[in-house]
Amino acid sequence: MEPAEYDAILLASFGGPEGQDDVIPFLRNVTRGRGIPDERLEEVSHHYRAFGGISPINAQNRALKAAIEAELDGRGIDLPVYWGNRNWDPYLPQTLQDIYDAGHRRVLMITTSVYSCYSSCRQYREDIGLALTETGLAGRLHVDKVRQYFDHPGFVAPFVEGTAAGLDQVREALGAPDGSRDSEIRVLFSTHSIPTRDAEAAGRSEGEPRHFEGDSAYVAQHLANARAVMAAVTGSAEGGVGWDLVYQSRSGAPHIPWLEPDINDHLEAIAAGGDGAAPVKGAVIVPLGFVSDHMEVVWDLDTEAMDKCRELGIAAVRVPTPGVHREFVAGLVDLIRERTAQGTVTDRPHVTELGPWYDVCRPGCCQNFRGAKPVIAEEGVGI
Ligand SMILES: CC1=C(CCC(=O)O)c2cc3nc(cc4[nH]c(cc5[nH]c(cc1n2)c(C)c5CCC(=O)O)c(CCC(=O)O)c4C)C(CCC(=O)O)=C3C
Ligand SMILES: [Fe+2]
Repeated sequence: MEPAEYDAILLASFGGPEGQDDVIPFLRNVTRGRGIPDERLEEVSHHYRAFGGISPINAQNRALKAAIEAELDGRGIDLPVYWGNRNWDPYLPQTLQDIYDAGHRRVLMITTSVYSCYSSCRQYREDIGLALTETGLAGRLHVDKVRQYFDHPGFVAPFVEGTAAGLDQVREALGAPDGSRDSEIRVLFSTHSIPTRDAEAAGRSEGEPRHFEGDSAYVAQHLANARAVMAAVTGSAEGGVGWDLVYQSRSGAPHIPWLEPDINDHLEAIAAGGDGAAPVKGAVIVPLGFVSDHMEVVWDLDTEAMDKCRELGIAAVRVPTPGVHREFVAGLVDLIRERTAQGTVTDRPHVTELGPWYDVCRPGCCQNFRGAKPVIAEEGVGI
């Protein structure tokens, strides 16, 4: 897309509860429109309850917003940054109203989700579409978004650094700092499971029969990134240390297929060995699907998967997420610079052959079959 003038940046995220009383209302927001009873929500609330009802995600987004502001300031770029969430205060409609009331008219959105799928791409674009309609700002406030940035070097570099350090730690724990037990170590790249039907619709364009590895752009993007990380860490994507892409945080009805293998099932399988493979004694868990240490990371990985590793006698390390890593924050500002008319960044860096991903989604991208909603940043139908 041609560079344009923007007068505000919107950091858009998931949102999370900030106390026990927020937990059920938050879960109602996340699952709205699907008629899930409160008793069922109470069942999925236990990980929030265990953390005092407080998700770490909001504090992380406040820190990320401050870091982006400092980076913009340091580069002499005069653009205000606003923050809004899909599922908790500050809600996107209020943030858009605040942006408009401050006199801004053209907004560039960055989301805290980097791959292509309904939850990470289209749902954000629909929620902006709905917010613009609900506030009466449609046609008065224009919102674009930066490309899905899964393979931007600023997102990948922190994982390379963390995976290299994690591998050293696990080698040390196995008493083999020289790599002599590498055949017993596995790197597990973990991301959010999604329904296979959503996975197949991810990143596709209507009428475009493009084949993606694993039948899904979501899967293909993760595999490509995992290979890039392994190549940077070990010098070869298929070298001495084995790796797998695994999935976590599945929910939904059991009869609906979601992406597999689940990380905990997979840990059991590799601990047992077989098929000529040595039983795995060390694991480096890389949260490749996530930008910060929110609940899916601190509960599903640091609590559940780590417990599973202990039970199986696997020495494991969980690699940090990008968070406010210097290169990540600089990368986000580079992504802004790709799109602004005042821009100085003219290349569009990407570490996989799938990228750079589209600035404007193609028609029907990341559909989830729940009916048409107003949507932004899509060819032909944007509002
Ligand atoms: C792909 C993906 C990401 C990664 C991209 C991104 O980062 O956006 C992600 C992130 C997150 N998911 C989060 C929380 C939840 N996700 C849920 C439910 C779901 N996620 C899904 C997918 C994803 N989710 C799906 C297909 C569902 C089921 C259908 C539905 O309900 O849409 C539910 C409902 C209860 C349950 O079903 O478990 C909750 C509470 C939080 C906040 C964490 C915190 O509070 O710190 C974050 C960052
Ligand atoms: Fe989720």
